[in-house]
Amino acid sequence: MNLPRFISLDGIDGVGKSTQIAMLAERLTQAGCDVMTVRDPGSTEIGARLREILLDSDLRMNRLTEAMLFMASRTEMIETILRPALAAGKTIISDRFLLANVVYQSTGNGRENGKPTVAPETLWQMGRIACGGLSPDLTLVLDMPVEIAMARLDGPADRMESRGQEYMANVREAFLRELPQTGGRGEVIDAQGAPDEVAERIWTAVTAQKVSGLFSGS
Ligand SMILES: Nc1ncnc2c1ncn2[C@@H]1O[C@H](COP(=O)(O)OP(=O)(O)O)[C@@H](O)[C@H]1O
Ligand SMILES: Cc1cn([C@H]2C[C@H](O)[C@@H](COP(=O)(O)OP(=O)(O)O)O2)c(=O)[nH]c1=O
Repeated sequence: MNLPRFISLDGIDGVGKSTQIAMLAERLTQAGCDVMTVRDPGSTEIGARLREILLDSDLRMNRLTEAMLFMASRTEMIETILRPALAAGKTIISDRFLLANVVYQSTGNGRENGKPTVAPETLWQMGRIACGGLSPDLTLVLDMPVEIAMARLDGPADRMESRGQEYMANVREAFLRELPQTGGRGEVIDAQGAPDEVAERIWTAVTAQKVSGLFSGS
């Protein structure tokens, strides 16, 4: 089976990414893959510190500054963890990647006083530099209505979550709109239902073989 080597799961907060990543990691391991899971932002010492700053709901931050700090965290993860792991033959599952950066930092929350957010095209361009051209082979966007996902969140809201339901609804739309730009294969997964049902949909997407030409498979 020709399985993707670099998979990213993304989607709005509370949609079930962490739950599904654990299940997918187990299934890929059973299929014989040497799996490594990472989370963006995070997974490195610098990434963990940047994550604290980025998610601190007491901090106000310019949206471009925010975008660049998320990019920096990802660069550190790519150069110190992902490239060596891929070279060593590992299969990577990342909890979010560049797509989240494009989506969250280009979306307004109605409190910008008319100031523009960062354009998606600018963020994709910044991302190409920050990621040195590395993109997931497969990006899965877990999708469900915002009210259901947000009702699942517990604990104090972080800086993104505290932007509210309307912001998250715009983020959801932006995920669907920007997914085709990731550079690899992209699939939207219905994230409603029991964890096992969602995991089955994800496995179908992971094991789907890419059609390489117009007449292949016929
Ligand atoms: N399919 C599901 N149905 C109901 N609850 C779920 C499901 N998947 C995850 N959850 C619960 O919803 C919450 C958010 O899930 P999580 O995997 O942490 O999402 P994310 O990583 O996208 O924020 C957790 O409490 C988790 O146990
Ligand atoms: C990767 C990334 C995440 N984010 C946001 C999405 C989330 O709201 C938050 C952290 O993501 P996440 O790890 O999903 O948080 P949690 O611990 O709640 O599961 O950062 C961005 O705004 N830009 C980015 O580039």
